[in-house]
Amino acid sequence: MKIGIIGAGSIGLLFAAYLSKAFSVTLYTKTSEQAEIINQNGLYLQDGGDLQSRVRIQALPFSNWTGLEELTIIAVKQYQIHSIIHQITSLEFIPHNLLFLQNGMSHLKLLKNIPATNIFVGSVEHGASKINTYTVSHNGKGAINVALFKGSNETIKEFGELCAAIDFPITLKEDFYNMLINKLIANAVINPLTAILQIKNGELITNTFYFAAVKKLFLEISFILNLEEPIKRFRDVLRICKKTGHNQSSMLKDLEAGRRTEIDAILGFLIEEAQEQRKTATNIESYYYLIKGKEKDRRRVN
Ligand SMILES: NC(=O)C1=CN([C@@H]2O[C@H](COP(=O)(O)OP(=O)(O)OC[C@H]3O[C@@H](n4cnc5c(N)ncnc54)[C@H](OP(=O)(O)O)[C@@H]3O)[C@@H](O)[C@H]2O)C=CC1
Ligand SMILES: CC(C)(CO)C(=O)C(=O)O
Repeated sequence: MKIGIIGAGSIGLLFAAYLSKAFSVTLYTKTSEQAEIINQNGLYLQDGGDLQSRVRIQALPFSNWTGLEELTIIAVKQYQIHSIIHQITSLEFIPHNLLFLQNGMSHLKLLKNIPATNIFVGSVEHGASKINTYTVSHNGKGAINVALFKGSNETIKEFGELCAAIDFPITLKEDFYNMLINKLIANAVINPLTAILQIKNGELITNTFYFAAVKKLFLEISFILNLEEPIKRFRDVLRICKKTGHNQSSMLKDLEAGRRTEIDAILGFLIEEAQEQRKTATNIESYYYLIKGKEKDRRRVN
């Protein structure tokens, strides 16, 4: 099976490194220079410790993507999807299978009008960091869940079976909304708190005072989303936090690199939900503004 991956950041490099064990992978980078560097050096995967492996994959600039692979995985940030959609709508052929891996929920409305036979969404619970253009560190193993958004499931089932064989398990979920909400809750708790406190994910649990803030924020999210089984959902958040304990959240990494964060897709989504239900969201709004403020600060410095 031919797989295309768009975006050579942390998740794109991680997926490319693992999937190349079973598939013919083409990684689509933002620039030709990035593609050239990856083609020259190969792709290095660090396991978070001392082990490092190297694979060879094909890299091409995104402008060369024609949508002909059986499955294309979109691994750009939520706010970078527009440029991908623009390219999809100008392709000569309708792509067969597209899998979107973004955190947050606000990209769902964008996916409705994309011309593609089948569209899937995924939630990634692994922790990964791009070290340089051709090296990625796998900082925490977790689940990858995928669900159908539009069309039919056959290709993704076949893909999932092949992924199981290379120890990169993908779980097919029935209900995309539920799946993404679960991940949104984890990101809404973990990402802003770790980014503001500048700590790794695991410290949210080990420090009792940070943990008190985790509980307060979760309770507010639970109230806004009218969560059923809140204790089970809270345990899911703690599980992800522990599994990625040594990871810096993507929001912390974004702030440190002076990049835009995905706060609008995460807490922004919850603020809109609260407004629609005329509920107050004091913690969520405060953390939203703090991250926006930090974004403004860091981007000025960089
Ligand atoms: N990192 C992690 O541990 C986790 C991340 N996620 C989610 O996965 C998604 C991807 O995150 P992550 O990999 O960390 O983000 P990164 O910013 O590391 O990677 C995104 C990459 O896509 C590139 N890109 C942007 N636009 C285009 C384009 N038009 N064509 C080709 N490439 C493009 C970016 O280039 P440039 O930087 O030059 O703009 C960047 O290299 C996010 O939604 C994130 O929330 C989920 C779980 C864990
Ligand atoms: C799973 C987790 C919390 C890993 O850090 C993540 O999704 C992120 O950082 O965005």
